[in-house]
Amino acid sequence: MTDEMDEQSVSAEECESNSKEEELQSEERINLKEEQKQSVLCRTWRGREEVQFCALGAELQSEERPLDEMIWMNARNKTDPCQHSEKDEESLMGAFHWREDELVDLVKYKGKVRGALEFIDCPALTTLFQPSATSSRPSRLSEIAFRSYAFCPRTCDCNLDLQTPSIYKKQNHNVHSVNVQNKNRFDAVVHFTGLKAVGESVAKPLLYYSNNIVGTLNLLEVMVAHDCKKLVFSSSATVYGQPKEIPCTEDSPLCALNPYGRTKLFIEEIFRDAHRADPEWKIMLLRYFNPVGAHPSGTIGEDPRGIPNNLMPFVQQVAVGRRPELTVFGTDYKTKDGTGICEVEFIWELKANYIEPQRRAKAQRKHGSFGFPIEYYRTTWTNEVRDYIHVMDLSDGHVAALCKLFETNDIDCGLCLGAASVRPGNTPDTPELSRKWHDHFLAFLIFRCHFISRGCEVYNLGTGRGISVLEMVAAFEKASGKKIPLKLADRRPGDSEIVYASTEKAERELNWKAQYGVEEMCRDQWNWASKNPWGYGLPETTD
Ligand SMILES: O=c1ccn([C@@H]2O[C@H](COP(=O)(O)OP(=O)(O)O[C@H]3O[C@H](CO)[C@H](O)[C@H](O)[C@H]3O)[C@@H](O)[C@H]2O)c(=O)[nH]1
Repeated sequence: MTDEMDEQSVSAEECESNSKEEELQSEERINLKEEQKQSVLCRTWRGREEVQFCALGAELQSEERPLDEMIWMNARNKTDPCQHSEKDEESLMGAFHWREDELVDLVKYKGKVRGALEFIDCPALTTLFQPSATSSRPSRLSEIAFRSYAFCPRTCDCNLDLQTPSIYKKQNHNVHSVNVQNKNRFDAVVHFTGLKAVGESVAKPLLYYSNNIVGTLNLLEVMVAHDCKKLVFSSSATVYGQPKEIPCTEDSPLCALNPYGRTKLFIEEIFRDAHRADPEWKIMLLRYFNPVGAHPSGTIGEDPRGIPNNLMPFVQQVAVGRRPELTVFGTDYKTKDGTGICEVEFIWELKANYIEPQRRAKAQRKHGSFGFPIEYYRTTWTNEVRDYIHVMDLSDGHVAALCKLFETNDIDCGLCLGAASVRPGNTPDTPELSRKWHDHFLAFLIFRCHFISRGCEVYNLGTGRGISVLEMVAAFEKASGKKIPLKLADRRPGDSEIVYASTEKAERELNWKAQYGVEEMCRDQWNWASKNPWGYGLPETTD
């Protein structure tokens, strides 16, 4: 009787467990359907296959920033991650959390945003996630001030800390504790991160080597562990050092003049070696020239901490009255009163008198309005020359590089399948394929392999036009209607004299070309500055 009862109860239990199992299975089926549905939603990214990016931001200068905050996954202006509900988390599919409800649909692009998004990476991300093909057109996202979104670690299932030295490490917070769930695996990483102040790098080289290089190695380690081998990296024109010939082509000799530049140079070499050892790596090294401007909405722009190192943030702070004057480095001429302080008109006057007008006109006819050969600058009165590029053009450059990365991948995949299915012996199920076909595919394979073996590519992202500091200041004065008082000074240690890009390779291979000129750069810079004179901060919290 007991046995019988036991039997009955067992079978009841069995029944229950069977029905539970069925329930679970059907739940799984539903989940699977949901997943499938979601994956259909996620199918397109600018007409491409489902892609997940991990964007690591941002380029920083370390000044007045506690070291433990400098972990690259740090979220600036982060608000309390617990403020949103579990339900929100689900609906975000563990991707990233934007405070504004209307932005959640962006998640269907399955973008993974990590870290402190800043000047370059933030516009780049708006470009990446913008459904429209024209990045410069303001979208709903562009209306949202950078400070208004929150990065929420709880919605993310990977917690990367790329800082290695144990003194900087928090407990349970190192590269070996990285947990990236497969269901949310990344297809590519856009690596914007790093410390970037030239002067600071001269003073604190070890910090720069540790942060930029060791951090990158850690990132590569994590990527390998999760079988993600596609990367877009923010390199810099600084790797050209003091170029002997301009414009700089991607094949120009490399020679960085300061520790910051050397970190970029070494990282490039590390990537090249990684690719040589494992051709599965597909890497785009983007050598930025001088990014300026702001998002055209005026809501996202550059807001350095402390005294700006770069030209245009300094100029904009002078324009809004936060700094009394701009120090122009790399000048050795005298001012009227001998104080070294003058105004742009005066400099233009001097310049106009100095430069023989006919010669200028001839050079302009020959080389375009801004692109002069290096000799021209050397033999005429001028100051340091750079290739300033609008940050939105730079963003487009990243999109172009990502597109290229995935194009290359498509070819790679198609290739392996094609080759495997025709190789005799490997494919007994396809004996009907003739020898001729085999040869054909093999030839195809060799050709394509040759093509894809160039999996670590470098591209200049510049405009191809050299502009002097004073020309830039004059353009900003015109755009803003503000006077920028100047103080003339000697060259900064580590500064190059003249650097501008050859953009032929990017135009040819990435199908990318900068669209904006100096006027638009200054217009957008001023739009951002006038709307946000204190950047993302407040007068009392900003110095
Ligand atoms: O207060 C300032 C700041 C800058 N400059 C001058 O303005 C030009 C541009 O200087 P930035 O500091 O804005 O830019 P750099 O060319 O020194 O460096 C920038 O461009 C490099 C590539 O050329 C790297 O990408 C680097 O990361 C990035 O900061 C230089 O001639 C510099 O001497 C001034 O005259 N006064």
